[in-house]
Amino acid sequence: MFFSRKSNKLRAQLSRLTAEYFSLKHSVTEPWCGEREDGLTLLLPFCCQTQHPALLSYLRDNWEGDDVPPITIEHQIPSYEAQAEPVTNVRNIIAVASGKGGVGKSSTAINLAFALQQEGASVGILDADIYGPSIPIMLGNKDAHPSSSDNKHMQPLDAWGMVANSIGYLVPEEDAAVWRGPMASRAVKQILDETLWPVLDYLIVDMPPGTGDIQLTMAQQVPLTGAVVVSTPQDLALADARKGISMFEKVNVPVLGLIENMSYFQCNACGEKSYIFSHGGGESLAERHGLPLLGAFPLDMKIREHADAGSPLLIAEPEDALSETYRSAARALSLNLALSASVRDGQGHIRGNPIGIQQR
Ligand SMILES: Nc1ncnc2c1ncn2[C@@H]1O[C@H](COP(=O)(O)OP(=O)(O)OP(=O)(O)O)[C@@H](O)[C@H]1O
Repeated sequence: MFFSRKSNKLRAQLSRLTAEYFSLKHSVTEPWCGEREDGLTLLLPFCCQTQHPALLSYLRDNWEGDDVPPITIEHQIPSYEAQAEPVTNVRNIIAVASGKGGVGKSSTAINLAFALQQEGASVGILDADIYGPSIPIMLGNKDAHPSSSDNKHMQPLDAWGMVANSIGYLVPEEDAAVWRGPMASRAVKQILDETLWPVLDYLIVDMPPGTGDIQLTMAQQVPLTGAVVVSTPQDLALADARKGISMFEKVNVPVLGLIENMSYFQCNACGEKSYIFSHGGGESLAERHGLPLLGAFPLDMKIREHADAGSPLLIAEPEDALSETYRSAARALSLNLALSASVRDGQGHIRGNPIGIQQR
C-alpha cells in the first residue's frame, strides 16, 4: 500500500480540499477518495471534466505538508434509482420538460446534452416531443432514418458525435400529429426500448410541452431518473412550470433543477440588459420549491441560429460564453443528481443538499 502509514491522512486531506472546492461536506467527498500504488485517486460520481485542471491546481496550491502526491481525477457516473425498469445500456434518463410551449425546451435539451458530453459523460438524446419533433432539425439530419438489421431494433442516428432518435426520423410529422395520447405515449416507449443505445451515462429526453395526460403517462412509463424544468421568467410560463414541477412530484420523479430561458436580452452595441419577459421569476420559483436554478440563458440570436442551421452551438462555438453557461448548467445538473439520488443497486449511497458547482 502506498505511503502505508500516512495514507489515511493524505486521503483525508484530499477529501477536505475537494469538499472545499465544491462547497460540500467532508463526509460527502470522503467516499470519492482512494489510493493506488503511485498516488491518490479522486473518483467523482458526476461529470465536470473541463474543471479537472482547475481542481488539480486548487489541490496542489492548497496541499499542506511536504510533497503533493500524484493525484488522478476520474469520474464514474452510477445508475440512479427510477420508478420503472431501466432501459438496456442507459444508466440515467433525464427529462427536459416545460409547462408551456415555445419557451426553449428543445434548444435547452440539445445544448445540455452536448454540454454534458463535453464534461466527459456519454450522452444520447431522445426526442419525445411527438407532436413537434425538432431535434432532427437541430441536429441537421431531418431526412435521415435509423437503420435496422432485424426489423425489430433500430440503430440510433449519430450526429456531431451524439446518438439520437426521434419520432421525426420515423414517421411524417402530419401522421404523428393526429395520434391520441395513449398511442403517442406507446410510441415513445417503443422508440426508447427498441433503439440500440450504446452505453450511456445520460439519455436526455425532450418531452412534449405541457402537463396533460400525455406528459403524465410518459413521465410514468419512461424510467426517468430526474427532470429539468425549463421556463421563461414570465408569470404565465412560471405558472405552467409550477404545474410541471407538481406533475413530476406526483409521479415521484425528482426535479433536479430549473433553467430560466430568454432571461434577458443584452444589446450588442451598449451592453445594456433588457428583461423582456420580466426579471427574477426563475430564481424565486426555484427558491419557493427548494430547487437549484441550474442556469439562466439570454435571448440570443446565436441560440436560434444554431438551432435552425442544425449546427449545435456547443460544437460550432465551444469557446463562446453561452457554451460555457450551458456547461456550467450541465455540471450543476450532474452534481445535483449525484448528491440527491440513490444509486440503483443500493451501493455507494450519496446524499446531500442540491448545490451548483462553484466557479473558481
Ligand atoms: N435563449 C434563446 N434565444 C433565442 N432564441 C431561442 C432561445 N431559446 C429558444 N430559442 C428559439 O425559440 C424557438 C422555440 O425554441 P424551442 O423549439 O427550443 O422551444 P420548445 O419549448 O421546445 O418549443 P415547443 O413547445 O414547440 O416544443 C426556436 O426557434 C429556438 O431556436
